[in-house]
Amino acid sequence: MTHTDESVLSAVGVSAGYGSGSRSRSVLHDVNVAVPRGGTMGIVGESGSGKSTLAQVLVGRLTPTRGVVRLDGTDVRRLSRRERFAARRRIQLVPQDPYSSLDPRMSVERTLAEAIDPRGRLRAGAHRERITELLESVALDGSAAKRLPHEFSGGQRQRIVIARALAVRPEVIIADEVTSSLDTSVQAEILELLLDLRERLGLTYVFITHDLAIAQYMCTDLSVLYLGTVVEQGTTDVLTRPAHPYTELLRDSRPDPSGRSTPAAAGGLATEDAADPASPPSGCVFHPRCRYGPRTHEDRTRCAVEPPNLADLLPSRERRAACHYPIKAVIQDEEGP
Ligand SMILES: Nc1ncnc2c1ncn2[C@@H]1O[C@H](COP(=O)(O)OP(=O)(O)OP(=O)(O)O)[C@@H](O)[C@H]1O
Repeated sequence: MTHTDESVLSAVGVSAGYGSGSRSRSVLHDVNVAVPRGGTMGIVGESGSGKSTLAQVLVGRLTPTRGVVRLDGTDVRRLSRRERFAARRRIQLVPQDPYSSLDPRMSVERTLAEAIDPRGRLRAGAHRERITELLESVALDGSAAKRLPHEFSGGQRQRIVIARALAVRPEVIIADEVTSSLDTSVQAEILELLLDLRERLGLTYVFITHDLAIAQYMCTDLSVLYLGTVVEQGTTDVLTRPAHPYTELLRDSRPDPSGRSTPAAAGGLATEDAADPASPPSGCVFHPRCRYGPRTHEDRTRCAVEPPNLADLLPSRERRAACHYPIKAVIQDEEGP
């Protein structure tokens, strides 16, 4: 996962934010994420940690203030305008809200025709076959083509949004909280559809979610984001055996079966506890909420002063954590008795 030459898409040392001059807000700080071809890179973290901002950077809608986005190893800034246009089509975003992302006045047929042929070069009706194929690929029947978005349920609308993303035959789909506005049973259907499409079309996904159970089910790899900083990265094993105290906190704060969030051992997971990514704490961004650093280690000031690098923890298993004192169990397991 960390080898950029195997990655279809990567962010290398990316910082990004909003606004300009004195009003600028820096949200992402030196983010490194490499999306493995054919895999699913999950981006998890609390609300406001910068997940959607990272999606905007990866899809090319937000320009990093530092660092680069690479597509097949090439810095996208080095592409010509024409190449950049082609590159954009290779990466498609499926946003969270299927209600607001479809034009209410446009039939499904027109929505898909515009995606297939944005410059309207081909005659009307030329895309009929492709539209039927796209609707079939998301398990909607051909009669959907003439209808307007309001005639569909939330799950069906999300299928239309997915079909629109597929219209340009992308290689990478960035799915940003795609099921969070849907009922649980409909969520499961959409997740199955995405998994099926990944297999059938050989897609690569970036899958953004705050739901760890969904992340574990969907993803091959994970990056844990906290206040705009990647604090841990690896396979989905990250969630079962966290090395970073924040990942552990996330794991321990999973909702119970009734859907309520259980209070975490340290600090809770209430979003109001979290600081602003635009003004993160000094040193390790997580140190004010960390259950280990201040209590366990003599050298308490280190966590408050020195920012930890996202360093390889287990080279053979490609686990990285940005922590001066990563949870030892992970390292000991790897080293054996
Ligand atoms: N268009 C914008 N202009 C200014 N600030 C923004 C904009 N979009 C997001 N932000 C800010 O950037 C920070 C990160 O937001 P972002 O939406 O990327 O986080 P997130 O992890 O996706 O959160 P959520 O799960 O709630 O969507 C927040 O402080 C947010 O207020």
